[in-house]
Amino acid sequence: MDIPVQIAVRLKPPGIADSLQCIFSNPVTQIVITESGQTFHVNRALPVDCTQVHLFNSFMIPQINCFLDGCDTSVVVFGQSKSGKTYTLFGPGFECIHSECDQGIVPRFLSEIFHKLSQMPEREFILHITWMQVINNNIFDVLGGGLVRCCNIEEAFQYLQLGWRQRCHGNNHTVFTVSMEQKWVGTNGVLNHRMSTASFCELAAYPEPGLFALENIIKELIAGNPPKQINYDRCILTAMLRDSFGGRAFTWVIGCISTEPEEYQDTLKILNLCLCCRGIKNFVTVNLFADNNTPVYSEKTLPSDNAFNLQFATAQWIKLVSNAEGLFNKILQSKSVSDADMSQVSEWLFLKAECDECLNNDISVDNKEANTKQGLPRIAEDTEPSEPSESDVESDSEDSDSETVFQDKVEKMMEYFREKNDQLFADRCEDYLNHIDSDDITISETSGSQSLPILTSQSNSGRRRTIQPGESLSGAQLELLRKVAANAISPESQKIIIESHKKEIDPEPKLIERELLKMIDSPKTNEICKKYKITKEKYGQKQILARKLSKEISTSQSQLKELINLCISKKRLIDDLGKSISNNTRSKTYTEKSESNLIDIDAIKEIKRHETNVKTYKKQIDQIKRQIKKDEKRKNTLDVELLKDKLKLDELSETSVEIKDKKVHTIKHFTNRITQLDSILKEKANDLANLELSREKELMLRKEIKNLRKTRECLHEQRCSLGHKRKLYKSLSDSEERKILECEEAIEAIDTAIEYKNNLICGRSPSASLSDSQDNKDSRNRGEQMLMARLDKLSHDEIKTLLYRYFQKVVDLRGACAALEASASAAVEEATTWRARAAAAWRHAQRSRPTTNRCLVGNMDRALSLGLTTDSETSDDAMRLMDRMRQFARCPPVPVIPSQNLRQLMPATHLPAAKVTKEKNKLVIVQQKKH
Ligand SMILES: Nc1ncnc2c1ncn2[C@@H]1O[C@H](COP(=O)(O)OP(=O)(O)OP(=O)(O)O)[C@@H](O)[C@H]1O
Repeated sequence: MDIPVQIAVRLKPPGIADSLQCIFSNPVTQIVITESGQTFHVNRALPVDCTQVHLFNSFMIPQINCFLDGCDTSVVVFGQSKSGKTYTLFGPGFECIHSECDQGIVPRFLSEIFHKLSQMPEREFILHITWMQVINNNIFDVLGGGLVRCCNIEEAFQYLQLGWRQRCHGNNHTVFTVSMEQKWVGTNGVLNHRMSTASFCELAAYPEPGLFALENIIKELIAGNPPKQINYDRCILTAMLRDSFGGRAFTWVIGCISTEPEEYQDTLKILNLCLCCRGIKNFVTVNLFADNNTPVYSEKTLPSDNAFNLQFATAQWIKLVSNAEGLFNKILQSKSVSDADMSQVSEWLFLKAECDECLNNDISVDNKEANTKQGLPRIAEDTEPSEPSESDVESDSEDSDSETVFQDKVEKMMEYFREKNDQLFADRCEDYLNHIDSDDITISETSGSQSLPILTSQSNSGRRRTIQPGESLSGAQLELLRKVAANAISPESQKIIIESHKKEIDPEPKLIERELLKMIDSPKTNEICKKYKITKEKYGQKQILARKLSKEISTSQSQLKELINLCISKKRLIDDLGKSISNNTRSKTYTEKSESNLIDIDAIKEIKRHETNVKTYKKQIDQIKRQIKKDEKRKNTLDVELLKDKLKLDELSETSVEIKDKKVHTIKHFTNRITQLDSILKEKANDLANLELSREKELMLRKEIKNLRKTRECLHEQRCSLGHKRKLYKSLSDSEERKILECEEAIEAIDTAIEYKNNLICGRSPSASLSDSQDNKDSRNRGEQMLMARLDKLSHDEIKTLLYRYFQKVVDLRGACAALEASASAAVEEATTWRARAAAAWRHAQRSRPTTNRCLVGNMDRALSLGLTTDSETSDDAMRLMDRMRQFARCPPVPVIPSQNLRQLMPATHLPAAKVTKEKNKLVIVQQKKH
């Protein structure tokens, strides 16, 4: 199946956070974008913060499945120095300090493979790893043991740790391979036997011959050259990557790139190289062994009726296939179909040839003796040099002289190797033959259930996708290995091996057993038994020896493999050297020719002049480019500065607005404060003015009080003189009596006025009792409320007049009261005299009529009260007394004016004269005109 090489790009996170990036990736659209706007479409555009897990999961899972199915896979990492190539493949390291999350593709791949295999117990597998580094076109084995077998993940990690410590640092290529042979019987009873190789390659960061060679191969592949015509053996790296580019592997190329603007040009180069790989198509296929698909057991035996049908169908099928083959051959010759169809047709023909070959081999094997049935003949790949390529032929003819020296050296080394190898084999075989006379060692070969069939025979035919049992290397290494292996084992050693095999298969134990059986029948049974025991012991010992020997053989085989590896590398080195020498000679001949063909010196001069011009132009272009780069950088920095300035400006404008707002706010605050203070000032001024005014008022009030006191004193003097007069003369005239009352009332009014004014001076409310408070208002009855309302409406003069009238009225009332009091006291006196008289009359009556009026004794008081008397004179007096009493009782009490009402009256300095008279129950106040 044609599968194009897949491309992934991973950006290394910038060293400093938020630093400038010259390249970006979009994982959604799978596009990588450069700072200049150039876009690159890839299969995976991994983000800058891509984790190791994400990287692995994004494309390695299909690779793992492919690998388990028996296909080759490959991961090739390109990138600048320190761009994360090693980190991507292996991680930061395998020490305890590193987290599992940071593990790269290789350790994850191994873990996943072992995990999956643990879930497939039916599969037998052998897994090997290799870790090679290519330094200056030389192979350095990092693990030191070539192919290293790993049975579990623990072992694999131990080798990873070892390799991590032993690897070389510097500008070199690293190739890590995992090869696995698997064998399992499917549910249909068919054997599956597969071989797959996963290679992980980290390419050198800086340009070097290997990298150039790889670039050239990539270019050739893109140009459409078929892989068969491309010389992969031009250097070790390209030979190792034969399957990755234009080969059989399912390949992912990862471009590890830096985002630093300083490395922009290198980044572009890497990106372009990765994109070139996108055009390469690999032919991915399952690597099968010859015994693959052979039925191990049949699920159900076919019914005998179908046997004929099956035979017929097979015959028909063979006819059809051969017809198709003829047709396809014609099509191939005519070249009338597209390239893709052509490759499909050739693929079909190839498979057909493979099937024919298998069938022929099977038939020939069936015809042969059992001792030759050690395994299927080894099948070589069609790229083997049995059919040397054009390039090889050319090179052979061209550089025969220079190569002979190296060829001789190689021959010598090969000879030396052969000798050593033969000696080793001869020694081993001698040992073996000495110890084992004719024992069967087939048991030891099949005893290990884990071990798979071992490489035993040479290749003799060309076939590409089928591998022989025991083959554990893949690609170019395998081919070279086979090539050398074919020459490495000398005919002598092969003879020895065949002879030893013949002996191994010789059924010696069966003869002994037959002899023993014969002996059992004879009478010498004891002897026979002894002999049998001894023979059996011998047999056991020999078996042990045989096992030992087989082990030794396998170790010597691995040694042989190593030696072959060594030979391969040496041969390659020699080839390379030869090629380089031939190139040199070729270039030399070219210059000679050119010299001989010199046409015109002027033309050459002209060309040289043009060349120098071109060089200067190039220099100028470079200078301009550099200038442009510098300008761009400057522009970028200026842009950044501009942006910063803009941000600053924005900030400043924001702050200025804030400051303005603050200022407006403070101004408002101050104006408020000022107005507040102004109002306070005004209040204070008012207060001051009021204070001055109040002082004036106070002075006035004090004066008034002073005057009032004077008036009061006068009045008091008047009252006192009149009182004195009354004492002297026992009575006064009516006017004088009234004068006394007026004085008293005026004094009382003046006292109230003085108290009122004093309260005003002291700042107290003039009088709580006088104020028209709410309580007072509430307590007043409706009549009073109406009166107060009317009083409020009166003018000052009217009030004055009214007050004066009331004053006169009060004086009148007091006068009337005084008169009443006097008459009352007179009446009381009169009553006491009457009582005395009544008592005297009672005593007199008692004395004259003591018996007749006894019934009245107990009721004296009642008789008195009723005015009843026995004496005519006293009874008259009693009657008069009773009348007087009734009169008093009928008289209404004298109205009492509350003093507080009187206090309300304002003192009148110039009181108008008024006359108060009493008419029945009414007081009549008449104002008199002033004189
Ligand atoms: N994606 C990444 N995330 C975190 N660290 C990384 C990443 N890529 C690289 N590094 C770190 O950067 C450093 C350099 O990486 P690394 O050694 O893998 O680069 P390299 O390309 O292999 O370098 P060289 O070409 O010199 O071998 C290492 O310390 C590695 O841990």
